[in-house]
Amino acid sequence: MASSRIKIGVLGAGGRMGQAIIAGVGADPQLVLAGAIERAGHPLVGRPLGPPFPTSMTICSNHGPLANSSDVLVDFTAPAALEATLDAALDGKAAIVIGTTGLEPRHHALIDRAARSIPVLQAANTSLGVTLLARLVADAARALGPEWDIEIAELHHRHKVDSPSGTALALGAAAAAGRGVDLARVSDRGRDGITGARVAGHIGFAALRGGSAAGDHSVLFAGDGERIELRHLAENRDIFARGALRAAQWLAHQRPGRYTMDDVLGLPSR
Ligand SMILES: NC(=O)C1=CN([C@@H]2O[C@H](COP(=O)(O)OP(=O)(O)OC[C@H]3O[C@@H](n4cnc5c(N)ncnc54)[C@H](OP(=O)(O)O)[C@@H]3O)[C@@H](O)[C@H]2O)C=CC1
Ligand SMILES: O=C(O)C1=N[C@H](C(=O)O)C[C@H](O)C1
Repeated sequence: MASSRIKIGVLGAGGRMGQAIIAGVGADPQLVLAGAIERAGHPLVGRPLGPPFPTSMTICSNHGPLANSSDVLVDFTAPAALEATLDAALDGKAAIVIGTTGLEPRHHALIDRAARSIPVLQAANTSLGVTLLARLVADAARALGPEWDIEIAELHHRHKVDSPSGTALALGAAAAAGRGVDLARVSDRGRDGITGARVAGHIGFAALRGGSAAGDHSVLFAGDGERIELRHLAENRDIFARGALRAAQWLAHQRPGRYTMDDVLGLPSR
């Protein structure tokens, strides 16, 4: 029934993920596109969204009307855009899925504040596979103990602007939680030069950039004489869009609060 379709508002309409989300909404009969925006002055503002949307549906640049007409906003943009987006979501009483990475503690504080009034789901990776991988990583880190060195490597396309990826950091946080330590105290990022021997208990990160890779992540547990590697390879962006839209459908029915992909999938808390 048309009235029960969930209205999705897309931010970053011209971006790689924005495009994947718009295509996902167009293909899902349970969803309807409330609108899609880009920042003011962007060359796509005023352009039609294209099939399957009516030609009258164009890319806009105002958060307010988008939030007012959406049940759920879906944000894959940049950290600098987050505060204005959250303000609009709060004013319009719209739920919001945040997939943007590169977030800093002040962004998480803004998310926590917004989640007191609206449903908010923030996930550095909305794929089913990475959601499950994080649990496997936490379990492995817990079972193996600190004698096993943990190194996280990721590969992304040449356009990615943040490093290490949000997913790598989330996997690091899962490993640290499994070990019962704080990632901020044990993280080694960007080794270069005479760094000295590896510090026991640290979690290392390495970021590769090149080509069109949608996003590969590998968590290495290196022990004496043996290694375990847990990996996730993204073949395309549809996996992220599918997960984000599944999250949006779920979030539309939730009370205000801050949620994760584990909540969407009904997985017990870690
Ligand atoms: N959670 C997940 O599963 C995934 C998360 N991501 C994350 O999503 C984000 C977007 O990725 P991707 O689509 O590849 O990136 P793109 O660069 O292709 O798209 C980003 C979009 O956001 C817009 N934007 C950038 N800065 C601002 C700003 N300050 N205000 C308003 N709009 C802005 C861009 O507009 P303009 O062209 O004008 O810059 C563009 O439309 C990244 O943080 C990425 O890491 C990506 C894939 C999966
Ligand atoms: O920028 C990307 O492309 C991706 N970003 C996310 C991240 O930083 O982890 C998720 C995915 O790996 C693709």
